[in-house]
Amino acid sequence: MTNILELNQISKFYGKKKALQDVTLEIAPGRIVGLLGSNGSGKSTLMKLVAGLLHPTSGSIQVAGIPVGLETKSLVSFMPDKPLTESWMKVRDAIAYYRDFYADFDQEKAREMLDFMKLAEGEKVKHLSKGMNERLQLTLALSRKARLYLLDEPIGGVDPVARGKILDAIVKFYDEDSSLIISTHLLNDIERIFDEVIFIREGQMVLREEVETLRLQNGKSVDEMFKEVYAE
Ligand SMILES: Nc1ncnc2c1ncn2[C@@H]1O[C@H](COP(=O)(O)OP(=O)(O)OP(=O)(O)O)[C@@H](O)[C@H]1O
Repeated sequence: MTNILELNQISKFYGKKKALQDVTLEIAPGRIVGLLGSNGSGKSTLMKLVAGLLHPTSGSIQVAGIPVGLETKSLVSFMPDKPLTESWMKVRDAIAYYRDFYADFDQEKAREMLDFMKLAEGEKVKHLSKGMNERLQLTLALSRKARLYLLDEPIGGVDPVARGKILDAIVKFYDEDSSLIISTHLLNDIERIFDEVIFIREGQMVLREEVETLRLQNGKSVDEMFKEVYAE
């Protein structure tokens, strides 16, 4: 089966500043992948490259066998770490905006997710708390019928109870023919949903492993492994 994502020797420099160096990896369909790393390690850069919002300095990226470009934009749904919605919008306007913009947007699924997330359509986006806003952004991103979902820090602003709710929503609403990459450095709740994890440090991939293997072979949780790899 074609991989959902392939990165070949990807490097990205911003001017002289190195953000990623020689990253090679492939992701099969039906996987939930944790992209883990401390602040500034290159997680957002990697996502933006895959989403086609940035160009690599060297190397190549393919989504479902197609080089990243116009054609792959309809295969990739990206939830950036900063909201894409406008502050004048109500939740229902944000849904309409996505429906008009993306032919693959599933409004029924969005409604079901809003309900699950306890988000009212009449709420103004600018009045939403950070955590409620994350629920909205996640609803927008997961309601597209994409092959690859990229969620950049989807649980950064929420309390532990809400975090559980958001993680349940991710697992409930994600389609198993696709794959999902979630970047985070907050591990304690989220590792239960990962099939595999990728650790990046200073722009390089330092570990990639199945979560089951980490647990069975190393007898460690992802959180413990993270603390080891990133100990200063
Ligand atoms: N537009 C830019 N111009 C210059 N340097 C940048 C730019 N964007 C990111 N960087 C640098 O590239 C490196 C990787 O940044 P990136 O945002 O990808 O990291 P991150 O792992 O997503 O961090 P965080 O967890 O803090 O969001 C950092 O050193 C950052 O300062």
